[in-house]
Order: sequence, then C-alpha cells, then structure tokens
Amino acid sequence: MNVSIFGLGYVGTVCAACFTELGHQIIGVDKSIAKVDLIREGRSPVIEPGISDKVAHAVATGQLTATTDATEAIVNSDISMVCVGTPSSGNGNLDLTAIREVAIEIGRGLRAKNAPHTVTIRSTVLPGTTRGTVGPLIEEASGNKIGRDFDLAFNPEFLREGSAIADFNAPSKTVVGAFNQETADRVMALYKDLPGAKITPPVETAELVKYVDNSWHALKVSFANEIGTIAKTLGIDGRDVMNIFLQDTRLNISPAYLRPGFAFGGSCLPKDVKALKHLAHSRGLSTPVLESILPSNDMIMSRGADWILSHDGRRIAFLGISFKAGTDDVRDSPFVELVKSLRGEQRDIRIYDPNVQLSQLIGANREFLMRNPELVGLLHDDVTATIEWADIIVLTTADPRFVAALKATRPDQVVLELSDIGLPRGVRAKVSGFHW
Ligand SMILES: NC(=O)C1=CN([C@@H]2O[C@H](COP(=O)(O)OP(=O)(O)OC[C@H]3O[C@@H](n4cnc5c(N)ncnc54)[C@H](O)[C@@H]3O)[C@@H](O)[C@H]2O)C=CC1
Ligand SMILES: O=C(O)[C@H]1O[C@H](OP(=O)(O)OP(=O)(O)OC[C@H]2O[C@@H](n3ccc(=O)[nH]c3=O)[C@H](O)[C@@H]2O)[C@H](O)[C@@H](O)[C@@H]1O
Repeated sequence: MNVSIFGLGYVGTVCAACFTELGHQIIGVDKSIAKVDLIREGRSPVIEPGISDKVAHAVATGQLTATTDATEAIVNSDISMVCVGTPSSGNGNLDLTAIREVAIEIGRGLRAKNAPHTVTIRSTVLPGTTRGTVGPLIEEASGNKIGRDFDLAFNPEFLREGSAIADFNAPSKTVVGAFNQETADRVMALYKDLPGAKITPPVETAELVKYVDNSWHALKVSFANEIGTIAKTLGIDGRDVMNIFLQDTRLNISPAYLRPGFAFGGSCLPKDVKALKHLAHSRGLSTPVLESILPSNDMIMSRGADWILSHDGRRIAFLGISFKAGTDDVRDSPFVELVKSLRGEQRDIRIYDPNVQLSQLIGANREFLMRNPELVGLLHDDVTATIEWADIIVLTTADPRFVAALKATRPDQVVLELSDIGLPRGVRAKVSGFHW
C-alpha cells in the first residue's frame, strides 16, 4: 500500500523504515525541514539500534521518500498515519497542537484528492480525541464526511525505544480501533505479515488501552523500586527478593518492569500517567493508586541523589544521560533530573553520552537541551578523560560502551550502579549498587 507517515520522530521513522520492509511504499512528512532533508539523504533523524541501515536502504531503493508538503503526501497515498508528538501540557493534559495542525493539513490535502483515503492516528491520545477532535477538524478542513468520503481509525504504537525495530517486527498485539469494520480491516492489512494478536475494538477502547499499558509499566517499576528500597534498609538484596517472587509460576507474573532499578522516565511513561490522572480528575474520579505513581518515582529520584551524595568525592562523572541505553532521547530522562539536583550540592559534574551531542540533536531533544542550558556545558566527548577526572562514576544504563569503559577505573574511585545492570569482571574501582 502507499502510506504517508506524518511526524518523523521515534515512532514515525521506525514505522516508515519497517513498513518498507513489509512491502509498503512510504512518504514521510514532517514540518521540520532538517528531518525531511536527513531522510532524503538516507539518514535517520533519531538514534535507535539498527535504524540507520534500514533508512539508508529504504531511501536508496526508492521505497521511502520525504516531504514537508502534506497535500503532495495525501494525493500520493491511500492511508495516512499520524505519528506527531502529544507532549504534556502544564496541567498534565495533552498538548494537542501538533495533532490539530496535522488534522487540518490532512483535511486540506483531501480537498485536492478525489479518491478514498484512510487516516489512522498512531500518536497516543486520550479517549475521545480521535472522534471528538481529529475527525471534526479533518471534516471541516476538507469539506468531506467520515465514513462517506474518508475513513478514520486509531492504531496505538507499543514500541520501546532501544528495541523499537524488534518491537515493531514482533508485536504481541496490534490494535486498530475504527468507526467501521472495513476501515479496521484496511488498516490491519498493513500488518498482515506480522505475528501477534490482531484486535479491532471500538476507537475509544483502543485509545484507553495505550494508557493502560504505559501506566501499568510505570506502576510495576514503582512497586519494584519501593520493594527494593525497603529491602535495602533491611540489609536484604531486593533483586533476590523479586527474583524469588517472580518464580511463582501459578501466578504467571511477567518479570518485565519488576526488577528494582532507578526511577522510570522517557517521553512516554511520565506523560501518559499524568494524562490518565488528568482524565480521571476531569471526571471527578478518585484514583489513589494512579495518583501515587509519580510521587513514588520522585521519591526514588531523590533517594538516588542522597545515595550518590553519601559517597565521598567532589567530582562526579555520569556515564549516560539519555533515559535509556541505545537512544539519544533525553526528554524526561530521570538522569537529567538527578544531575540537576546534584548541581546545587557543590559537586562538579561531567557527563559522557556519545548519543547526546548538541551538534547532532534535532527536534524535541534539541529543544529540551536548549531549555536546560546548564546541562550542555557538562557534556564531554572523551570517555577516558572523563573517567580519569572523576572521584565517583555513576553508571546510568547498560550501554556496552559505558560498561567497557569502566575497565579503565582505579581502585581509589567508586562506581555507583543506578540500574540493576550487573557489571563484568575487571572493574578496578569499588562498585556499589543502588539496590544492593
Ligand atoms: N517515543 C516512543 O517510543 C513512542 C511514542 N509514542 C507516541 O507517539 C507519538 C510520537 O512520539 P515520538 O515519535 O516520540 O515524537 P517525536 O517528538 O520524536 O516526533 C514527532 C514529530 O512530529 C513532527 N511534527 C510536529 N508537527 C507536525 C506537523 N504539523 N506536520 C508534520 N510533522 C509534524 C515533529 O517535527 C517531530 O519530528 C506521541 O504521541 C507518543 O506518545 C507511542 C509509542 C512509542
Ligand atoms: O508509549 C510509548 O512511548 C512507549 O513507552 C514505553 O517505552 P519506552 O519509554 O520507549 O521504554 P521502556 O522500556 O518502557 O522504558 C520506560 C522507562 O521504564 C524504565 N524501565 C523499563 C523496564 C524495566 O524493567 N524497568 C524500568 O525501570 C526504563 O528505564 C525507562 O525509564 C512503553 O514500554 C512502550 O510500550 C510504549 O510504546
């Protein structure tokens, strides 16, 4: 099928490249000329394992093109997939600016097209947004009617940064909520060669499921981290406790997100928990469990800062600042918050993260760093010099480059392992774990 993908960020770029491998012809659309130019040059606008080769190949074979012109993309495609950002607004609700813009652009594009077209929303939006906001905006801008002149669906994305390509190619479920079964089937046909359950619930159910997924992950991380905290104060290794707990096969508990580690972050879990809470508030509902997730996470963050400060040494080197290994995404990274809180404590800080270089970042990540200029001056690109300089080395994620670099540590240094990573032999510094 011919598919136009609006928004060439983490979701849009991965979907664009991976859909070409399923035989689809993709036109990527972004309002950022920089991102469109990168795709045209066969380069990925995001850092994600495996994505560079896939983008380069798809562009070289002509299966992936890019434009800033929405109408051109609509006219030359059968289905449009919307993957623009839906960040948090100040009060926890979603900022739908980009969604609204794209809905209007798609509507205008449809005016220039005299053939059936399907629009599917992949961005995470609260229940009611596809029907109540996107649909009417497209109808108004196009003069067309849903179900008569064009079709509309919601198709949530479940990929995780750092393993996005593997997640795209092996989904455990693909969910398409549409206003009629033919539309759901048409969108689902894009995924016909992928494994996993194929589910076509009502649109609002599909919208809510996405929030259930992300809030559940956040809740599990918070639970595991609180257990880890209690265990540590008792002198018990929280990792052992959770490992034994997880062996209860009668309960079939997935170990995912249940290992004690550091606070969760990233551009999705925090914002999606906030948005679900906001939805509950707006309905006058009391949801104490959901209410407690972010305060619990904040507590883990401040415990992490206290733990680092409890070690002697003024010079602290952070290995990693993006929220996860394998990505350049610094949005809502818990390590950014940690660095900011330590800066007021008379410590000198340096950060090494080869994925995070101001000169390379574009889009929302660049904007995030520009809003935090104090961080930019802390970034260093020489890992050996950064380690040599430090008294304390904070290992944030299991990026193999960080783990390998630790072999250069000295016995007078201390390595603080924030996440439950497990270090190789050959680290000469004293090593201590947040949960053990
Ligand atoms: N990052 C992730 O791992 C996942 C994100 N999601 C959801 O997917 C959505 C997109 O997330 P990301 O890819 O992280 O966002 P992103 O911020 O990386 O990318 C969004 C892109 O949309 C573009 N854009 C904004 N307005 C536009 C317009 N009018 N026309 C064309 N392009 C426009 C931006 O320039 C940007 O390149 C969000 O709703 C997010 O919650 C869902 C699953 C995974
Ligand atoms: O909606 C989204 O954007 C995506 O959000 C998350 O994906 P992502 O944030 O990319 O990565 P995760 O692996 O879920 O990590 C989120 C946070 O949880 C933390 N985490 C993850 C796994 C774990 O076992 N423990 C843990 O603390 C990570 O370190 C990170 O801070 C969801 O897992 C995806 O299913 C979803 O598609």
